[in-house]
Amino acid sequence: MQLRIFPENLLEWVALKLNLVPIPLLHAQVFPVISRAVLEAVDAGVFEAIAEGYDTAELVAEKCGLNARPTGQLLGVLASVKYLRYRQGKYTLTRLTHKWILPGSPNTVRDLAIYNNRVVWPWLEKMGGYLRTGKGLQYHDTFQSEEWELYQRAMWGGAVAEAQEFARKVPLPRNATQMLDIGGSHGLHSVETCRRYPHLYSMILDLPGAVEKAAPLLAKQNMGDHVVHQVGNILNDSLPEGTYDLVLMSSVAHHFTEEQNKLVAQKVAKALRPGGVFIINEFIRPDPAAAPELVGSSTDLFFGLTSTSGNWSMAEINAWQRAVGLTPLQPIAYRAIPGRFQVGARKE
Ligand SMILES: C[S@@+](CC[C@H](N)C(=O)[O-])C[C@H]1O[C@@H](n2cnc3c(N)ncnc32)[C@H](O)[C@@H]1O
Repeated sequence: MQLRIFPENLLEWVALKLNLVPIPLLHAQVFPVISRAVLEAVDAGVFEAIAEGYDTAELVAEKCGLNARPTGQLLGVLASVKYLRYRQGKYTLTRLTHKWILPGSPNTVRDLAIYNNRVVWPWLEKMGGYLRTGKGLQYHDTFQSEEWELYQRAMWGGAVAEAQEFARKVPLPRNATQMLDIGGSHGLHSVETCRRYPHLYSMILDLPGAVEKAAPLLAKQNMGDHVVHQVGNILNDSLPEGTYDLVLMSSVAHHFTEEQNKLVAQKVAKALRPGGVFIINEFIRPDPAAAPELVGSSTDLFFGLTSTSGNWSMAEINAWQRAVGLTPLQPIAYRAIPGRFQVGARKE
């Protein structure tokens, strides 16, 4: 995926072609303001207010406990990036906002935006330090109860976009009954896979702070004993041998060092049944020699900042899998999420 500046007329097209448009000024001044405006608007409940009919800056401000003048400025930014439509003094929501922001929508990323506003934004100020020292934050070691709660709800918001596609495409062995979901948090990948394969049972292994806050999210899915949580730490715990048909590790490898990922691969290879599959579900670090890729490269830097590690290449992941005797499978891309793949390997 590319992020492009799009000309709206011939003059702008020519200006862009002739390199007369100060694009770095857009990145340095305009983009950060847009990002923060969206996050603050979500966090303050601006979109819900407009959905309920509070359709002027004054009414939104009153409903959300904001000041009217800056609220008008905020709504102007949101209209400029098509989260809102402005007509005859009133604002309405666009299709984009209905689908991706409003809390009732099955696709909402609202909780991810709230987490990014309250927890992640201050981390970005530490980017310079990360670049100088190579040391990122290890937030799993420092989170308090409220941060765990926001984090787990946010992970749900991130996973809704892919969980059904994951379940549709995952190369599950025939007659599979046992799945392990390492760092599975809310369990959405397990939920969608078990819904698709009714004979499948999944255990989500996650850290104590995660399980405490993710359990109520999972309970709402009414999966009974088909999807359950188990408190643990994959780096310290041993796994039962020859037990699982599918082991998933989704968005966890980017938190771990190479050594830790190799250790996990060893444990998983022993825990799989013959014919079982190990899927590392991840954003892949783009090859700098290939076409630039926005999602893979920005998440690589972000995960580096937040966990010291970052994204891995397909070749690196396959090497961990091969080293423990697994046979890599053809990677599976997501239709809706560029740069993200199921990198699978089978135990023969
Ligand atoms: C970014 S979230 C991914 C959640 C989910 N798998 C998904 O793809 O949406 C990473 C999860 O891994 C868990 N985690 C991190 N380190 C872990 C460890 N050592 N053992 C088990 N879980 C871990 C975190 O608590 C968190 O729930």
